[in-house]
Amino acid sequence: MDRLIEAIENAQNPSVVGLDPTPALVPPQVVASFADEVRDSVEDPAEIPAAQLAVAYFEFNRAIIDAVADIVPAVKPQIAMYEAIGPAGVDAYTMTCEYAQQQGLYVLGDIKRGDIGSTAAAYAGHLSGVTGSDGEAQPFDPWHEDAVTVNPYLGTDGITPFVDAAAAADKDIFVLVRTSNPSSKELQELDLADGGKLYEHVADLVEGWGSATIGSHGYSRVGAVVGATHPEEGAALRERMPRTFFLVPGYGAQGGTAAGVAGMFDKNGSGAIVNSSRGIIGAWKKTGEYRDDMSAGEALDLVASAARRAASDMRDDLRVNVYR
Ligand SMILES: O=C(O)c1cc(=O)[nH]c(=O)n1[C@@H]1O[C@H](COP(=O)(O)O)[C@@H](O)[C@H]1O
Repeated sequence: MDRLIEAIENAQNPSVVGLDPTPALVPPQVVASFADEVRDSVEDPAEIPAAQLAVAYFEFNRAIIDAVADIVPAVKPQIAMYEAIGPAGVDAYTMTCEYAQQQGLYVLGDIKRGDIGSTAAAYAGHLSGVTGSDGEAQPFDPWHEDAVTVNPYLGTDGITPFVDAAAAADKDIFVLVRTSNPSSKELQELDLADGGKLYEHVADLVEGWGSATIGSHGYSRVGAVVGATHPEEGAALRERMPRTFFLVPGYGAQGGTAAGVAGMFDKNGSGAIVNSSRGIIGAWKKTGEYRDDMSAGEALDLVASAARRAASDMRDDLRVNVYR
């Protein structure tokens, strides 16, 4: 986690931009502008719409990355949005991760994987690719992610392969603990026989899973996902998990606020990074400046300038509330 913590300190900004493109979030003229390029390169005409959207997603992301790379320390591409359009989308995801790393950004791959140990070891290829059998594996990095999110529902033997891969590749993982969605309480708030809640039990497991990987800033490679929509629980988890860094999604579009997440930071103003996806990549839609007759270039410029404004507003909002 040291690389992320140092990137946050350099930017003086504990926020991460979520790159979660959807067809509704990309200006239509930007998608349309790639029609000729794609038509010439795709054999099966049925694949043209997805291929065109995939190219548009990458150019949309590139414009946003270029506009915020000097403001934010990290980006969080959500693989679901890319998988939704098939293999071309996954290529756009990987190209986005690689481009963001080339711009010096920490890439948090939001893939939320979880499985039995043998399969988890394959999924951990997201952190360090696996080629050949034991001993012959040549490290390679096909996904260009610095961290991935994982689902702990299968318990320790489903997580250990991710921790091992993260340690081997100087990367990190973030484990779902108290998620931002409304239905999370159906499971996470269940009362346990010992008087605690299920998410607190998961929190204790996460703190333990990271205990052998504490870095120079006092946090382990095993982070936790704690929703901005749960301010009180988040503040209590901050105390309960002194060696666990938090990824805090739910700011902005889901109603989370800077004041609400302040308690998720430690006394030095570290310990967490706050995500906003739609609030930043969709900011252009709220400017009132978009016009259907804009060129693709003008529309992308608006996407970029609005994202930059939203990212700097979020940085200032967090600085006022967190860096007390
Ligand atoms: O793992 C995550 O990042 C995550 C966990 C969680 O509890 N809630 C949550 O919203 N997320 C992700 O954070 C992003 C939130 O997007 P916005 O609501 O648009 O800011 C999405 O990519 C979600 O998948």
